[in-house]
Amino acid sequence: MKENGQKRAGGQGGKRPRQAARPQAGPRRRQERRQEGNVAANGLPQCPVARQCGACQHVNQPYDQQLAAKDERVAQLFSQVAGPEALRSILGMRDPYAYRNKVMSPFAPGAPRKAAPGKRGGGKRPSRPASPQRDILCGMYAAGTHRIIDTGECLIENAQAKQVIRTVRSLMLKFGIPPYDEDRGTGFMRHAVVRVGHTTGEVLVTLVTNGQQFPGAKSFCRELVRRCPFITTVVQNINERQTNVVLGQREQVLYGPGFILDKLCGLSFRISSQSFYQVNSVQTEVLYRQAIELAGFTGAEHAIDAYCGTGTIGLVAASMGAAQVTGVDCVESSIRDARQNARHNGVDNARFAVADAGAFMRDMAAQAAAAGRAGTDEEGRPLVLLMDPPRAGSTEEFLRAAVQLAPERIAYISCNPETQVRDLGFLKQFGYGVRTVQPVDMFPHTDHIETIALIECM
Ligand SMILES: C[S@@+](CC[C@H](N)C(=O)[O-])C[C@H]1O[C@@H](n2cnc3c(N)ncnc32)[C@H](O)[C@@H]1O
Repeated sequence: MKENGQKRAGGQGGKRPRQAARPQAGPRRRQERRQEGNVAANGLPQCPVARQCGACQHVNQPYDQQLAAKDERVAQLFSQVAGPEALRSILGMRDPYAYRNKVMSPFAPGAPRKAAPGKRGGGKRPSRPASPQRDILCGMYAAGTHRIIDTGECLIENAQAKQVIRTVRSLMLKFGIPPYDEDRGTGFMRHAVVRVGHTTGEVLVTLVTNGQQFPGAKSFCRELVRRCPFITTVVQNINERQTNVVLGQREQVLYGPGFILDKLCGLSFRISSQSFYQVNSVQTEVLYRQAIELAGFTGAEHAIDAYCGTGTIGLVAASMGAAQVTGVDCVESSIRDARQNARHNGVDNARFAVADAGAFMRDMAAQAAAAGRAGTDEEGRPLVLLMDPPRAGSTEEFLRAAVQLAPERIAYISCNPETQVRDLGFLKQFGYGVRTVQPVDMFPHTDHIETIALIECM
């Protein structure tokens, strides 16, 4: 049994005891939720805005039922490419609440504000900026819309991060900073994005603004940190485009070092505002350990970490038995972070490249073919492919090159089992069969399923 209860009694692949995966929030947390008034008669925390928000489709359903439904869905989807003996039961969380380490909120003009009594005309000039005429909305977009609903009591978001969002809103009112109006392209504060280092407690706040000039930025930050002393760094990100993309390209650090650190599987990772970092840290550790275990490193292999982001899986593999790691991702800042992460952790057997993963694999395959080798690198080390593509899955170019490179094993991590099954079907035509499918619940209360498939040449 794992520390946080993800692995169930009875081992992998066995029938899951119904009770084992129930949320086991401690008595103090249950008490807090009761005080928040969010607990139903059956003892389950209830989300007051579940219907309007739509992000957590199953939040008011018992967690063990959610897990059972995900197992069924995986069995259905993978029946096309894997036998039932390959399927393991999903690894759930012991406490499936407040798991999101990244919390984001847009700001928008709300209803007109009533003037406070005694503050109407004629008095002394205010010593600070006039309060905005309208209220400020923050929270989450209702599913499929740009209507903001107040998700102050969200059950899956980190509570400190939520507190920061609300503090930014109240400071905007205090400092007279207008929220962005997306219809008109006017106003200043567009979003706040808060990231929390799960193990370090470090907190990065990114304030996304419509313009660079941030009058009173120093006082704003000072007051923000005074009210939320756990904040370790604040960054201003400038986004002047009329777009749904949250972050712009330019940034300046307003407070602290401009990044936070977090620990995963014994290594330390640097997270900046633009880096991809999994949002559920507890389950990321479970996911990575499972993927590395399935990949079966013995100390001799060369791991290709395709779609590597900031190099997290590859660096963990390097510290857990891979002799050499080559990571590739198309985002330059992610690769910068990956190299920095390797240095910072003293890992010297990993190198990283900025490239399209398909093109990179095609070049690798061409070099291997020219040298007349398959399944090994230039030093004769067996190849193992770790791949973790975005929701759209991989590409035919990538998969064809993977087949040509002929790795011993492929550990394919996916946040979208539908595209994963499509890709596995493609690999099957070339003799690669699915040995094991391990689902991990990275997003409790939602429809999302994360799966690791171990694929081998049969
Ligand atoms: C699901 S994330 C996985 C990141 C990383 N493995 C992790 O666990 O943090 C997918 C990654 O694929 C990268 N990506 C998307 N399309 C790509 C492409 N065509 N070539 C290379 N990388 C790509 C994204 O930048 C992102 O970092």
